[in-house]
Amino acid sequence: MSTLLSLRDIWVEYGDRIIIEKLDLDIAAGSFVSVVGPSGAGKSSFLRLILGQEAPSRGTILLDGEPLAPECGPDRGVVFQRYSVFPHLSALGNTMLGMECAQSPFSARLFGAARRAARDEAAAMLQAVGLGDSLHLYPAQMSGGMQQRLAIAQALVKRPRILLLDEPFGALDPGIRADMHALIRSLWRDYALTIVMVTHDIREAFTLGTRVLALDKRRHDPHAPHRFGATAVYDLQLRERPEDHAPENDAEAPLPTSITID
Ligand SMILES: Nc1ncnc2c1ncn2[C@@H]1O[C@H](COP(=O)(O)OP(=O)(O)OP(=O)(O)O)[C@@H](O)[C@H]1O
Repeated sequence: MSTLLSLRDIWVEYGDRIIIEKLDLDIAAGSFVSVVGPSGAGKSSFLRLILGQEAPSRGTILLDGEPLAPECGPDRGVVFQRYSVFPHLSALGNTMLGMECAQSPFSARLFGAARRAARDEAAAMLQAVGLGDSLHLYPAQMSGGMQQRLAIAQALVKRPRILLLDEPFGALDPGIRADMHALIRSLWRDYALTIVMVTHDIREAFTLGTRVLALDKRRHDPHAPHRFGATAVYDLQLRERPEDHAPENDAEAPLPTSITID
């Protein structure tokens, strides 16, 4: 598989606090990278770097071999743990908004044929995430799982190549989570996405990912906790292609019995 993203000697520093140090990795197109690590290790900072919301203090990020533009581009979509949908808009309105902002940045409104096309595309995307019967519901009328489906539709309707997920299922009940795993897996295949997902759930990381990346500090200074930053302490390639994937039923997915530290 070809390399989509390259991170070269990436550092994230806030003043004298080092959050990420010396991170070097390539992310292949079409891979599903699960990112795990202790709280505060810099997992969300890592996602913000890829999203272009934050620039590294040192190092280079390349997308398709070109330096990453320092802003959130349409090639990257993101879904957060807490519902990022607008309460005053219906499911259809929420999903259309991204297209309206992209195509009409000043007024965020489309008219005539462009509006009808955006509406049809938004409705098709809502159908794809299982909300085909809920186009006119408002977020307050939806369950948590439905709101996360809507957030995924919002992110995907802009046709990103990379989907960034920051604990997207963390607030959901286990049964709903399993449904969301099946959904994200099928969207990943159908839309040929590259996914980078932060999760605290190790089973979820191994069930969904083709690769599991653990961010943590290699060195600790007890007198100066921010003297050293986190880097990739494990980088496990689990499978090459989506078709080699773990069983659809999460409970059947095997967890590794041991991990070797390089
Ligand atoms: N803008 C900022 N200025 C200063 N420090 C920051 C800033 N953003 C993040 N940090 C610090 O960077 C560290 C890493 O934060 P980050 O949110 O990336 O960790 P995380 O691994 O995602 O944590 P969690 O699992 O708890 O969500 C934290 O110590 C946080 O306080």
